[in-house]
Amino acid sequence: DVPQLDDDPFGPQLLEDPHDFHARLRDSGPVVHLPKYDVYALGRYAEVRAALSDWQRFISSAGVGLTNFRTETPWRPPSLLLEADPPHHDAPRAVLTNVLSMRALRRLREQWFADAEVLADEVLQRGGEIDAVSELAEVFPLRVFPDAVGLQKEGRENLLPYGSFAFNAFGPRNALVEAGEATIGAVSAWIGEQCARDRLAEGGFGAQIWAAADRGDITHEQAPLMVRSLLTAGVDTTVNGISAVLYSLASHPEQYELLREHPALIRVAFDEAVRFESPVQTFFRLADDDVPIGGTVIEAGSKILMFLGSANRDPQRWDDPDRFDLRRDPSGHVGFGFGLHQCAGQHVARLEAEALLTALVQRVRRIELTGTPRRKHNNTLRAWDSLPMRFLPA
Ligand code: HEM
Ligand SMILES: O=C(O)c1ccc(C2CC2)cc1
Repeated sequence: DVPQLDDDPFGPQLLEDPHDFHARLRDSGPVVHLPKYDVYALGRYAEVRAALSDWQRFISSAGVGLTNFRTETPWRPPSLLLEADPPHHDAPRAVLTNVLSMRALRRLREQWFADAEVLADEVLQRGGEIDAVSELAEVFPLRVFPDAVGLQKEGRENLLPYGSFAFNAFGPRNALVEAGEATIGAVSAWIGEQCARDRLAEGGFGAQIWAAADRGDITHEQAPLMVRSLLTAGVDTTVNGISAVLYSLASHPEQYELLREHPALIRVAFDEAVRFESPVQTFFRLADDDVPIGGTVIEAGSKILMFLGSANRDPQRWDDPDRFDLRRDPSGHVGFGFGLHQCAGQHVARLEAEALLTALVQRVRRIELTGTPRRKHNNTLRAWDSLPMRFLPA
């Protein structure tokens, strides 16, 4: 009685353009079986919100990728946040919420805004014709975030490959995962070394996590894994969030003009881009019991695949969902998740985007695509490999 679709959501066709599949998924029903991976797919906003909210029955501690930690070995020790359920999830979450809070980030605001202005000036001094991925979206997060964590300078080139592999590893062991397996050992070793207390600079997010262990808010064994969470989730996501908002603005010039006239819309612009592009496309849960959802019952032990990108364009929830529109209120989008595991770093992401967009709208009259953008396939991330763009000075 549950409809099925034979598509491979992690295959090259759908990673290149998932929108047609998302529409068929939403139209097929609230719950759809994907025999390719024997998982139950949720494409509609209502069911994705319901699954994200019901952490007791849709659990994360068996992994939020295809791998079921109850029967298979994870590629790395599980995250203490993303791949944990209450009560184990509680203390690490409380600590990260505090370290990454809007109040905690106020001390970084001035520096990040200044760094963004320097970068925007550099782009214009180069004549404004750039690849916005390699020369902007990948540059700004790597200029501000590793320093905010307190990382040493050497070896930071490991951060993006590590994140890409981790996001691929939430999917099936396909060609994307295999392509990273040869080098992930050394990259992983570097990441692990940076989580040690003596590697982390005073005052950074990393040192603050270790200080929380000194206070007894978490244990000293948990501290390095929590720093690892920042290194895994904190770079590739913002790189692709910034790519998403730059692509959205360049392909909708009237929206960029609106932004220049109303800079107060800058923070809305980023959340609308996160809704529109959904840099993080999917996550899994495990049904911890027979779970009633969407008029059917998913049997205990099944993996459920939530299509955040599809929910963020569900016409049942959004007017004209395929339109990038700064006049809409994007709040309620599930691009940062929802509920218990909602993104602990969303304020970091928003501050990075706000800093960069503020610098750009002050200096750049118009941004436009100058060539065909090229996607970078990843099992979880919606990413751009190249965005050839022109930034015309104001
Ligand atoms: C545009 C940028 C970002 C996007 C789209 C994004 C998306 C998400 C999503 C969808 C989740 C929910 C996962 C789930 O429900 O299983 C999440 C959780 C999380 N994110 Fe983000 N994220 C972003 C940036 C960041 C940054 C910059 C950091 C760290 C500084 C971060 C750290 C985390 C952590 C630690 C969790 C796990 C929270 C928990 O399980 O309690 N994220 N993020
Ligand atoms: O705790 C972690 O390692 C972790 C890894 C990836 C994410 C994605 C959702 C942004 C979040 C947390």
